[in-house]
Formats: sequence, structure tokens, C-alpha cells
Amino acid sequence: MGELSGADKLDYVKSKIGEYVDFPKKGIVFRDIFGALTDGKACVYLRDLLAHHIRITCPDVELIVGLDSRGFLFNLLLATELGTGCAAIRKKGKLAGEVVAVEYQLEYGSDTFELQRSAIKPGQRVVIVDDLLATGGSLLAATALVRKVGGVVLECLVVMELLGLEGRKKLDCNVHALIKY
Ligand SMILES: O=P(O)(O)OC[C@H]1O[C@H](OP(=O)(O)OP(=O)(O)O)[C@H](O)[C@@H]1O
Ligand SMILES: Nc1ncnc2[nH]cnc12
Repeated sequence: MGELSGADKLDYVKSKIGEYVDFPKKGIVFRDIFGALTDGKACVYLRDLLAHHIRITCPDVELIVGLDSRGFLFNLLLATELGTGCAAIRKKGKLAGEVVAVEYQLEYGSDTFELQRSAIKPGQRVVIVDDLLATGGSLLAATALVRKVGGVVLECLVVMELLGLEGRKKLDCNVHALIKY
């Protein structure tokens, strides 16, 4: 069998993503990326789809920034695939040295993100990756942090987007989701 098309790879990945009603709180439908990652083909297809998208839309990207914690599944993966560096935005208190911080709201609570000032060089071109866009609070905070240390946000790239929460309306950069619910 030859290589699957992008659409077929996407259908395959989508079929492996878990769905849990009322987790972690009543009324939330939790979309579980880990359900897909136990499947070897889904891992390869996710890498192919995300890397292909970045090669087309952001060929001059220099750094992939992943969000704590599920974004870390993709930042090193994409950096090694694309030959860029990668960096981590982490929840408060986890990063050493001088950090910048932003508090943010999400679908089921609030938190603070931090980024090391040394992680990004002024003017460096960045793609931010995460598993999922819900209310957009996390990616809004991430774009603010990248810009605070002088980075240029080319795009926010997620595997899944929850359209009903209209998170992308909060964001003033390009946003791309492989799968929309
Ligand atoms: O668009 P938003 O409403 O901001 O929500 C999306 C964020 O929520 C989840 O992370 P969570 O904060 O639950 O942390 P985790 O990845 O450590 O589970 C998800 O992985 C995104 O980062
Ligand atoms: N519905 C959801 N499923 C998975 N992760 C999330 N993060 C925020 N909302 C989420």
C-alpha cells in the first residue's frame, strides 16, 4: 500500500482521539490526545501533518515553542523534524533563571505561564504548538510571553480546536488546527 493522503492520515488520527464526557468537570467534553499517541501510526501521521503544515505556512520558522504539558509532546518532535530549536512555556515555578510570567484563564480554571528570557533571541521567528485550543486563554498568554522576550509569533498550531468556545477570536496571530470539533 502506498503512502496515505493527508486527508486519510487526518481521519485516522481523529478516529484515535479519546472523548470523555464530564471530565475533569461536569459539562466538559475532554478530547484526549493520549488516546491517539498509544498508536504508532497515529504518532507518525500527526508528525507528518504538523510538519507538512509548518513547511508550507512558516518555512522560515526558527523555534518551536510548546505549552506545558501536552504541547511538549510536539515541540521537540517538530524541532527535530524541521531542524529548528525548541523551547518550553511552563506553569509557574518550574523554570530556572530569569523568567517572564503571565496569568491566564482556561476552560476549567486559571493558572500562570512562564518563559525563560534566554529561550528566545530578539526577532526570532516562532511557531507555538499545543494539543488543543479551547477558550484561547493559554495561547493568548503564550503569544504575550513570546513577544515579551522579543520573539515574533508566526503562528499558533494545534492538533484540535473546540470551535464553540471561539478561542481563536482572542488571538491576533495566524491560528491553524488540524481537527475542529
Ligand atoms: O484554550 P484554553 O482554554 O486555554 O485551553 C487549552 C489548554 O488546556 C489544556 O491544558 P491544561 O491547562 O489542562 O494543562 P495540561 O496540558 O498540563 O493538562 C490544553 O492542553 C491546552 O494547553
Ligand atoms: N475540552 C478539553 N479537552 C481536552 N483538553 C482541554 N483543555 C481545555 N479544554 C479541554
